[in-house]
Amino acid sequence: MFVTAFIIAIEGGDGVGKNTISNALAASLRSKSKSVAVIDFPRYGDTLAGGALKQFLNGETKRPVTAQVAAVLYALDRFEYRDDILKAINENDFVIFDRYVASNVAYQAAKVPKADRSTMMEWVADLELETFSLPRPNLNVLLRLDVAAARSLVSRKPKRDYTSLEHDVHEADDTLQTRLRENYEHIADQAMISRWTVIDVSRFGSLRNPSEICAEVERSVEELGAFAIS
Ligand SMILES: Nc1ncnc2c1ncn2[C@@H]1O[C@H](COP(=O)(O)OP(=O)(O)OP(=O)(O)O)[C@@H](O)[C@H]1O
Ligand SMILES: Cc1cn([C@H]2C[C@H](O)[C@@H](COP(=O)(O)O)O2)c(=O)[nH]c1=O
Repeated sequence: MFVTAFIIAIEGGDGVGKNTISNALAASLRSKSKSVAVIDFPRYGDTLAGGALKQFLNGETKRPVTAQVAAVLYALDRFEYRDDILKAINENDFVIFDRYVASNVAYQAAKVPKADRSTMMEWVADLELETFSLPRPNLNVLLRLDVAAARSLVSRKPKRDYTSLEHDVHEADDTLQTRLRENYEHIADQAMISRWTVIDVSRFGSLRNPSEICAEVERSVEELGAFAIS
């Protein structure tokens, strides 16, 4: 048992398999006698901001939601949940976030002109990590999958509790999906927020088995020298 958890944030575009990998990774770590908490964001049913985000993603807001307003809502969602985050970190060997701070950085910066993207990225990261003092992950994992393949995975998902749309406002926007992928690559390349590992979800045109992807994540954790997993 560690004094505080090793924090892993699973990141990527809509439908790339974050939920699948978060849960498979948790199961794999638990099978190695590690205690693991999985926390997904947004907290649609839990927080005030989560309720507003549900409205936003369903296209139900009266006024257009700017990138900065969206950034504040996503960050506030985590800030409202901060005590639960800290508790999970204190009580487990691992905390896995299914989306975290980098989602906000990548998505909101994808909504502004290219010349303003860096400023937006820094503004969002500062809001989350400094103003709201949210803990930094030890490792961010970028799941890389192209827009078309990810979109077809979204269509495979069972009915979701936050939307009755087949594709929510973000998922329906191809330009956003392309830009946020560029942003994630940039953020990972610059080691923004903390360390990154980038993993291809498909190989030779087929989806890789989740257990293979999890093994790659575990190798990255071990490489960080934090501890031996098995
Ligand atoms: N590696 C994989 N192999 C086969 N099926 C997969 C794989 N990854 C995800 N899927 C399937 O694709 C669908 C979407 O996966 P998942 O819900 O994990 O994506 P997500 O990135 O969490 O989505 P969202 O961004 O909407 O939260 C699910 O039906 C899941 O079973
Ligand atoms: C946490 C978070 C999420 N988003 C975006 C990413 C998705 O398009 C939606 C909802 O996420 P889900 O995984 O499909 O439930 O919100 C974001 O822009 N910023 C964030 O911090």
